[in-house]
Amino acid sequence: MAGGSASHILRKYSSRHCNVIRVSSLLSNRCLHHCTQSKPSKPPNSPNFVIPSLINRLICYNPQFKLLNFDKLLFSTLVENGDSVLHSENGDSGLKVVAGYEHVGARDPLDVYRALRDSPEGKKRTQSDWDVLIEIFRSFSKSGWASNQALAVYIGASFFPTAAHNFRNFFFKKCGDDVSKYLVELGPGDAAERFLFPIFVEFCLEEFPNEIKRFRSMIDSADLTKPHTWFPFARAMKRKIIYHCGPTNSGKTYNALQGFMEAKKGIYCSPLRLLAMEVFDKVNAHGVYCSLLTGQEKKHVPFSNHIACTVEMVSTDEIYDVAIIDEIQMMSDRYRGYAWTRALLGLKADEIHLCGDPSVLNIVRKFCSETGDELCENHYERFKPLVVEAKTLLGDLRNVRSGDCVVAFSRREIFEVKLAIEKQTNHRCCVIYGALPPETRRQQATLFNDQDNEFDVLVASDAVGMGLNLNIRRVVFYTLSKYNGDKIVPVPASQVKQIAGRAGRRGSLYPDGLATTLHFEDLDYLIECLKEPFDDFTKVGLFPFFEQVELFAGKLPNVTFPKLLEKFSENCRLDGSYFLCQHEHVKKVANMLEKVQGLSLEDRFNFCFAPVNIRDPKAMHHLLRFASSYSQNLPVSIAMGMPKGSANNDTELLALESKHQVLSMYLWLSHHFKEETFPYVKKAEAMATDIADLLGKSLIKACWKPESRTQAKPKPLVKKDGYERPRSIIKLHETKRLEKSVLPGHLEKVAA
Ligand SMILES: Nc1ncnc2c1ncn2[C@@H]1O[C@H](COP(=O)(O)OP(=O)(O)OP(=O)(O)O)[C@@H](O)[C@H]1O
Ligand SMILES: [Mg+2]
Repeated sequence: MAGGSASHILRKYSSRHCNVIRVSSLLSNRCLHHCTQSKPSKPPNSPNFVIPSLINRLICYNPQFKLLNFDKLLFSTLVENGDSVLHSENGDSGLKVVAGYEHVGARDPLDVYRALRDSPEGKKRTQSDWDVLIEIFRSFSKSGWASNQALAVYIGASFFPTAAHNFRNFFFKKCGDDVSKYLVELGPGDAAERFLFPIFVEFCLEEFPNEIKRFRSMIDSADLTKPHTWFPFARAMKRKIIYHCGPTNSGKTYNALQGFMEAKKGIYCSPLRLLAMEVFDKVNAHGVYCSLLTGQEKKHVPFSNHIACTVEMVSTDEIYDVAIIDEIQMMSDRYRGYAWTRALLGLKADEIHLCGDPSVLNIVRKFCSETGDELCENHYERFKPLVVEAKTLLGDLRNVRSGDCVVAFSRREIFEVKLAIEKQTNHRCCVIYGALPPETRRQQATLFNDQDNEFDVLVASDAVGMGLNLNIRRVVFYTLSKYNGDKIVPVPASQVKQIAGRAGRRGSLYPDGLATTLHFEDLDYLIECLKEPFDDFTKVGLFPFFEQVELFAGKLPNVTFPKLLEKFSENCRLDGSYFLCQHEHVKKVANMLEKVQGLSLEDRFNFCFAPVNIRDPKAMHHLLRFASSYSQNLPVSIAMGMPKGSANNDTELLALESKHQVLSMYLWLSHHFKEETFPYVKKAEAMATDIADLLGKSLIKACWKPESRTQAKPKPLVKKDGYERPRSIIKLHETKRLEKSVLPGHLEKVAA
């Protein structure tokens, strides 16, 4: 009831300023706060009892207590809620204002503003009052809260300081005694900011109509709310969504693929090129013609109605009978999530199979209720529980066994581990990490899976976590912390589960999966991660289409592209279920390409999404060169020689990786721009294949110490007493409980 009364006032307030949603919510909080928090500052029996401030405000708003019903309603609510009210001495039931300038705080901000505006020059104030007022306005102009709230009335963050400065000048010029005294009484802080803010709003509405209008149209053009309405065709369809929900190795993708292969026309959307290639091979092997489409390669199979693609490449124009979106939980990925969101909302398919863990199930349910799509949930269990081997490797890589996959989280560590294992044992190691081309990863995977050779141990990064079906008996975590671009952090539980889930795949040589750590100290963390329930993500990623950026650019004509991206992320509006995907890498490329003249906005946008390692100066140099040639309408040359042979040391290996990435970028660009501008596609493909081959050969003989691509290496978190391992993410008592129950040699079954 109290809320209803307060919102009545708010409705009145907001009806004067339509769209002042956030301001009204702020006021709502404020009023509700007063309704529930305002208590007499002195006991009710005190003769100087101060009436709760909100009642004061209402009395001032309508002193006769006659005109507006809501005053009474709110008043009675306050009384019901236990707020006491004094009767006046002469016995009438009116309320009495007894304290200094409190009544000022209760006045309608519009009245206060008008009174200030229409008043002659303000009164002189004492030096001490001046000092307080200056401080109040200083803190107001720096207030993140006020700046943020001002967005609701279309005062942009960049204009806020100017508006606040003008407001201050206006106030100092016009302000009479009562308002300044009231402010001085409040002193610098939240209360003064909250009192000033609505007056500031009135001031801005009157003083800056053009700025507000301009900012408003800019904001409207950066509106990313209701993304499901961006796909009217998909909305017009009644789609059936089938969520294959379960942990790793539970048959989700397998089951979804059955429906896909039976369909007349189908699309499979993969998180990785490698997985798209695997499905492409598998489906064709089953006699269903299927083409392949990734950013870098198009393999058209004649007569095919099926396509396996990477999720970024999915077409929302084509109509399909069946679509699969694999690893749907990637919708919540902070960099790439937008691609999954777009596929889910935009795919024109009668039946869409989503495969993934349950972490986005709730949000998919919500989307389906919004879109009207039918949702059908299929829940799965792991074929066999994953077993944690509590003995660990006791810190000694000599305890590695055939079929082990040792997981490390940096290229450097991967090569260190490979070197150590090959030096200290008779095992030979294959390696898989993100910087390797998919072809080389696949070659390494085949080498490891094949039993007729000496390569029986795999050393891999988290790149092994998704998709590949490998003959892994046991996953051994070399460490459970990794560099996140800023500092060393514990590997998130969801990723630990995903990686550990690679052990013991159905149909592999080792259907019973094991997981453990190199060091005993890490074991608790592994167990905790595997026991952790799946996250429940409430937001998924979104990124604007080029058309949306273009519309926004129309509102900011003289702004560079990097600045435009910055402004867009500052000003875009999103619904509560979405976040804007991080795009630091896009901005970095945009900055570099700023000096290239003659690129259209669309060209710039597309160049910024090219797959480039922004930490590799050589790759960045090639991208700049490609963009420069393109902008001059010149045929873009590869301008890169073939290496003489396989690598003999880590520097040469890094150079091979780098060259392959540049070729991969060339191929990507050739598929995203006018083909005639990238005339050396065939040559680039041949070179890429040869380099992938050389990389494979190099890895087989690799037995050298790794080097870093860049000088700046992540610093491990070192304490005085040495390297600090990731701390438990579960409460301490839980850890202690586990310590008691998990003894070396004991096997604990944990479903991952
Ligand atoms: N019904 C089945 N008959 C035969 N093999 C199956 C069956 N179900 C799954 N498999 C095999 O089990 C392995 C794991 O299945 P699948 O890849 O579908 O698991 P998943 O749940 O998608 O795992 P992840 O989460 O790791 O992607 C695959 O090699 C798959 O071919
Ligand atoms: Mg799968």
